[in-house]
Amino acid sequence: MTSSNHSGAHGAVIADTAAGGEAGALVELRNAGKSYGNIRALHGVSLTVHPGRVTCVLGDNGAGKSTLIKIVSGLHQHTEGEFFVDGLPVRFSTPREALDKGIATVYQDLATVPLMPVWRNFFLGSEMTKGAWPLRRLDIERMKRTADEELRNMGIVLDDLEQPIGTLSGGQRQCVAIARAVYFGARVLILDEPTAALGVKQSGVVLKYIAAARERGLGVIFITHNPHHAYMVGDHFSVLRLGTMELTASRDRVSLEELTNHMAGGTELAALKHELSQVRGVDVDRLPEEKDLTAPVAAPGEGTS
Ligand SMILES: Nc1ncnc2c1ncn2[C@@H]1O[C@H](COP(=O)(O)OP(=O)(O)OP(=O)(O)O)[C@@H](O)[C@H]1O
Repeated sequence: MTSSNHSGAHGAVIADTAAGGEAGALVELRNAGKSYGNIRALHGVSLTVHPGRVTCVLGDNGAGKSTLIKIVSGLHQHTEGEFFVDGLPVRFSTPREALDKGIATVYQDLATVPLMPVWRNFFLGSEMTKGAWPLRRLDIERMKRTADEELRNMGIVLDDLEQPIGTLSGGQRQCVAIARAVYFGARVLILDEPTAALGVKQSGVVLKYIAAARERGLGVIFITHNPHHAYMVGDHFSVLRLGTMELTASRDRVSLEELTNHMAGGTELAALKHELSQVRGVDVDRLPEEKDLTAPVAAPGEGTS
C-alpha cells in the first residue's frame, strides 16, 4: 500500500497526481474489472467518488454491483484496471485496510445483535472503556451519551436507546448503521441496497439520512435497483449491465425517465415481447410500448438533492 507519502507537501501532491488518481476524488476506479476464474464479473468499470456527493450504482441481478462493492471495501481485489484512494493506487488485502482509509460499508443484512440495546450495538466491537488495567471496564454512561448525541447529530431521534435493536424498524436500523459509520470516521460510505427490503415511508427515512451523510461531507456510494430512490438523492448515476458500465452520467445529464429506461432494459423488453409473440392468444401489437412501461412514476421529493 502506498499511504505513507501522503504528506500534503507540494512535491508529494505533484507525485500523487503523477500516480494517476483524479485530484480531489476520494475513491476512483479506472477501467477496473474482476474475474472469478473464467467468469468475468466486471469489466472496464470507471467510477469516481467525491466528498459531499452521492454516487449511485444501479443494476439488475447479476449486473456486478456486489463485485464492485467488494473491490472497494477490500473483500476482493480487482484483476484489471486501476483503483485509487485519495489519488494513490491501492490494492486492499482485507476490509480492515479499506476501513483504515475511511471506507465503510453498510450491508443489507446489518451485522447487529438483535437482542442487545441500540447503544450497545452502536459500539459493538469498539467499546469505550474506563480505568486502567486490570480494573478496566466498559464506560456504559459515556457510550450511551455518545450514541445518543451522534444519532441526534444525524437527525435520528429514538425514544429509548435501551431498547433491543431488533425492535427497531428496518429503516431505523439502517440509519443507526449509517450514524455509526460516520462516528467511527468513515469518509466514504458504501450502502448496499439500503432501501431494498423497505416500504415507501421507511425508504424515505433512509434516503433522508443518505442526504444527511452527504451534507456532512462524506462521499456516498449508493447501490440500488430503484431509479426513483437513486434520483431522489443522487449526484451521479452509473448503470451496470452484465458486468459493464452501460451508462454513467451526472444528474444534470440524465433525467429520471432516462434512468428508469436504462434500468428497465429496452432490449430485454423487446426480447420479452418477441417471446410473447410466440404464444397463441397474445397480440403483441396491443402490448404497451417500452416508453409506456418505463414512464416515470411521480416520486415524492423528486429533485430535492
Ligand atoms: N464468487 C464468485 N464466483 C464466481 N462467479 C461469481 C462470484 N461472485 C459473483 N459471480 C458472478 O459475477 C456476476 C456478477 O455478480 P454480482 O453478485 O456482482 O452481481 P450483483 O449485481 O450484485 O447481483 P445481485 O443484485 O443479484 O446481488 C454474476 O454473473 C455472478 O454469477
